[in-house]
Amino acid sequence: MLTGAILAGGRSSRFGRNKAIEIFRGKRLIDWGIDSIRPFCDPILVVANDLSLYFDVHATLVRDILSDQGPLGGIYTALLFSPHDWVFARATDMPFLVPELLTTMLGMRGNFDAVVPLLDGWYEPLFALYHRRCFPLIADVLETDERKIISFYKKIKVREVTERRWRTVDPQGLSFKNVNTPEDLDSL
Ligand SMILES: Nc1nc2c(ncn2[C@@H]2O[C@H](COP(=O)(O)OP(=O)(O)OP(=O)(O)O)[C@@H](O)[C@H]2O)c(=O)[nH]1
Repeated sequence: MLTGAILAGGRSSRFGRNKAIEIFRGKRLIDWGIDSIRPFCDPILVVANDLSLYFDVHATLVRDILSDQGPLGGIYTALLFSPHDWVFARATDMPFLVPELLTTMLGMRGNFDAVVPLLDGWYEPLFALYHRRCFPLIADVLETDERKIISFYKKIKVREVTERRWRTVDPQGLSFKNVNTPEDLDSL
């Protein structure tokens, strides 16, 4: 009973071309992301403004209902289309998932509105669980032209997954490895 949302509407300006469809070990980055969450998520939504490049992914394509709002707009769209209360939102440039980490996060939901790991003291908002209660609060934030993903966190109850906690299941932080540049892809 969990919706997966792969946010794939970015500009990939640091990469130079759409990194979601770059091949890594014989498979596109976006497919790595989709396949890694498949055991947990149904449906899996791929959210972007331009979906034409993703026509053949094994997921449900959902167009951003508000364009050019960045990742926060992608989370907003995913929450609107999710048939379940909880959405696991994830950037498209994160190919790996240690399953125990997501299991741990699911177990931490309680009556919180979001479950978000901390990495070097910063939130990792694109590897996080969001309850549909977040939807109207994100709408408020977007109306003010704010694009920072964590800007609505002050209005919700966030369960933080401390580094100490997540390292017990993902010691190398493999799940958070992401690709911004071609060099990042080479060094995965
Ligand atoms: N659906 C959706 N996803 C987005 C949007 N903007 C960014 N994303 C996704 O959010 C994640 C993080 O994006 P960013 O770090 O802002 O930028 P990026 O496009 O990945 O790369 P840069 O342009 O190099 O910063 C990526 O998976 C993007 O594809 C958007 O407007 N809509």
